[in-house]
Amino acid sequence: MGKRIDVKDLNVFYGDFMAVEGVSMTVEPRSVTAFIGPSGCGKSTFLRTLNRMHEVTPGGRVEGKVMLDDEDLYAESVDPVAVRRTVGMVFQRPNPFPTMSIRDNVIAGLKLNGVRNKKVLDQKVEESLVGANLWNEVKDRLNKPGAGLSGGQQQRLCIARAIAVEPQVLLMDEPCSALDPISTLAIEDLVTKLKEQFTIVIVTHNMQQAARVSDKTAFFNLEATGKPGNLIEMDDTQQIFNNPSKKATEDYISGRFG
Ligand SMILES: Nc1ncnc2c1ncn2[C@@H]1O[C@H](COP(=O)(O)OP(=O)(O)OP(=O)(O)O)[C@@H](O)[C@H]1O
Repeated sequence: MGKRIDVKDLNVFYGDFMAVEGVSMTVEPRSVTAFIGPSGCGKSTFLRTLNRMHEVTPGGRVEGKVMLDDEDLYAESVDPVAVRRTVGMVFQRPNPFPTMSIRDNVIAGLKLNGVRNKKVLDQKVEESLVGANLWNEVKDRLNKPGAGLSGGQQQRLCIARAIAVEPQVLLMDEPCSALDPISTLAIEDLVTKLKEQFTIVIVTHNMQQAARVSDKTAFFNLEATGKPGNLIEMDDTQQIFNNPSKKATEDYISGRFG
């Protein structure tokens, strides 16, 4: 599991507005890549092009190529719904289905795909919750509502829900921004564990987090408001934080702007 992502010359638009310009990058299978950069440089917009969520926004479109191993995600024959199953997503705010039990939250995607066998579903519930480091905390209350969990637990429930459908890639858009420091560390530990199986891309405003969890870091920037965001550089995380090759990267990570 865990596929390679290859992006070539990607431009991303909202109607006539080009939000991101000319991004090319490779994300290695079973690695963690962090996207960093000042607000509005297009990190989230670009992230959402990697599972065709961007086009859900009216006027949202792309030019260029996104390859998942050998598959062109934007080829005419490709079903965007299938892409979103292969490339899962975890959002900023934990968003469990509020009226559903913990168990039903985890298997919501599987049920949608027509899986009905109770034994298979039970097994998947346990496996996914173990995978999301939540099993021990919830195994005695699987039939209670997901909304009754703490914020950090809810986010891990959303991760369990995302991995239950066996994606290849997990996109995480600031998954810790609504969490306390302890829950944040729990998610970071989990990310490190999940990369054994999945290719992970994480948008974060937290430099320490990028430094702690990612193998590679991509720094995005924009020249001025109204201009498109660009990928300035992408390298080993150690390199980006200790010896970046571009001055803009150094200025950003040392807190001189953004
Ligand atoms: N739905 C939308 N319609 C039109 N423009 C949008 C939309 N969403 C975002 N934008 C614009 O696209 C650009 C990139 O926004 P995006 O949210 O991707 O940046 P970001 O780097 O993720 O920012 P932040 O760190 O603040 O979340 C911004 O100029 C933003 O105003």
